[in-house]
Amino acid sequence: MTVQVEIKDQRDQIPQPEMEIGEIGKRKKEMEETEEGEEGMKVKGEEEFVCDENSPRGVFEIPIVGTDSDQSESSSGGGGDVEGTLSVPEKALLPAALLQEVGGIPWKAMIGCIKKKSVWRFSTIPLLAASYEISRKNFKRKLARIRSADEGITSDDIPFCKPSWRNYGFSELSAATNNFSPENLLGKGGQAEVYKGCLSDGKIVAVKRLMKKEKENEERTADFLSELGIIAHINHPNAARLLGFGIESGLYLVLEFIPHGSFASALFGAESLEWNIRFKVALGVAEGLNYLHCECPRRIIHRDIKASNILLAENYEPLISDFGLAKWLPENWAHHVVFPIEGTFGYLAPEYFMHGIVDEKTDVFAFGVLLLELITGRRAVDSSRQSLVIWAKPLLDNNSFKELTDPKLGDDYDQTEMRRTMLAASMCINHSSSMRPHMNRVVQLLKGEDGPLDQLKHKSMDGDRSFLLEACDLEDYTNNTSYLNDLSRHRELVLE
Ligand SMILES: Nc1ncnc2c1ncn2[C@@H]1O[C@H](COP(=O)(O)OP(=O)(O)OP(=O)(O)O)[C@@H](O)[C@H]1O
Repeated sequence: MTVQVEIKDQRDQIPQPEMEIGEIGKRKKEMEETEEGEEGMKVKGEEEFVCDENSPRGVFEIPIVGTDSDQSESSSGGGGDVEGTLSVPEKALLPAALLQEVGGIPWKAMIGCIKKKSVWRFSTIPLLAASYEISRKNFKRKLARIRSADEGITSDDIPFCKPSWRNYGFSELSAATNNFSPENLLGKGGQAEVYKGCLSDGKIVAVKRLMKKEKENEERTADFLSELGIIAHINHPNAARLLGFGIESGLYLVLEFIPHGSFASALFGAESLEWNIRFKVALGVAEGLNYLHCECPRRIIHRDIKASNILLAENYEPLISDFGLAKWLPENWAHHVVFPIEGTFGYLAPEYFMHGIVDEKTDVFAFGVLLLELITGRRAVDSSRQSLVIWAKPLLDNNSFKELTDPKLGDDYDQTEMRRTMLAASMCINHSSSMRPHMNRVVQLLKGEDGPLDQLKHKSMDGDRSFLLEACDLEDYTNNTSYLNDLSRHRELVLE
């Protein structure tokens, strides 16, 4: 179940790490009271409204350097150079090649759409006449701040290599998917339908058609560019690969076809999924996330890690897919606050669903829930809407190894791997984001590079404030109230 909870943007109310939770709640309440009776966000005194468009998105980072001669077929107008649509500082952010028409793609029109969208969003704010100019100024100031935050990362720093992806015409995609026949439908999510296709050269692909009907055209375009911009510069064996895109008669991503479907269908299918595959998925996803967070040219937060967004390639190698919600963060941003809060109930970290705070630890939490799913064979949220985290936490605390383990596995699993996976899960789902480990530590733990398990335990019991001990601070869950309260508040919001 993908949820989208609209909360008003309170970027300037971003709770600072040192701020007490109570204080955050108080400020949030103040904001809510201020907004009562208003249709949207009220610009009050020094309060600034900043729309999400100025948050870093992958769109401006598309590493386009050349054109493929076979790409000229698809152009729906708006080509030409994009310089006219961009301010000088904006141009400075763009790779030079993006300032020209590339491959018949109307970048000018598309980027123009995003710029228009920002204005459109502002124009929905009450007190428009009085606040528009102030908001615009603030918006520009924020933009400048982002750029200075981004200093040190220029487009020159991003290694450009000639991309292999290309622009597919609608006729080509339609022919490949048998006119988007229901028989070719591989899966359907909240944002898109994905079809299996066979290109004229015989290559089997997955064609993702963006759907989100309730969104305005411009908003859909921005989402599409964001996903495209992010996925285009990801290059890791545990992340889905982009082959191309289409912008005629809709918005399409053309992806490598992944033969074994989603991990969710394998794990929750009729047959028991063997432990070797489960563990391979755990390790592969951990490595993929570590790449996104630390190793790829940009620091990327996926924001929607879940079993149905992990695809299984040949040999059941897991691939992280669906970058529809992903964001990149400048290096020197501790975190980012987003609205609306989007993601999947059951996988959302408390600080994210309560306050919209996004950073690497948002993904770490969701990864912990994924680990719990593969350990237990239970879903993040079951049919009676019970949270797996809340069910599993006391069992993890009490080392109830047997009760946690999926009964379908019987005794067919590696005990050490299972224990490491349980330890990793319990660390990742820590209520406090600062106590959750970074993904590189999780990789080490799963691989057994931190030493034998009994030594790790011994280290913790010695009072060594190692990351393990910190991460195993279970107080929030043993008292349970904090997370339960947050969760039930979140559930109310979702069901409202
Ligand atoms: N490259 C691919 N190869 C094979 N199947 C795929 C591929 N990409 C997606 N699918 C299938 O399509 C389903 C939906 O894809 P995806 O998660 O990208 O859509 P979405 O609308 O963005 O989903 P969500 O609701 O999670 O946002 C996946 O769960 C999977 O079953």
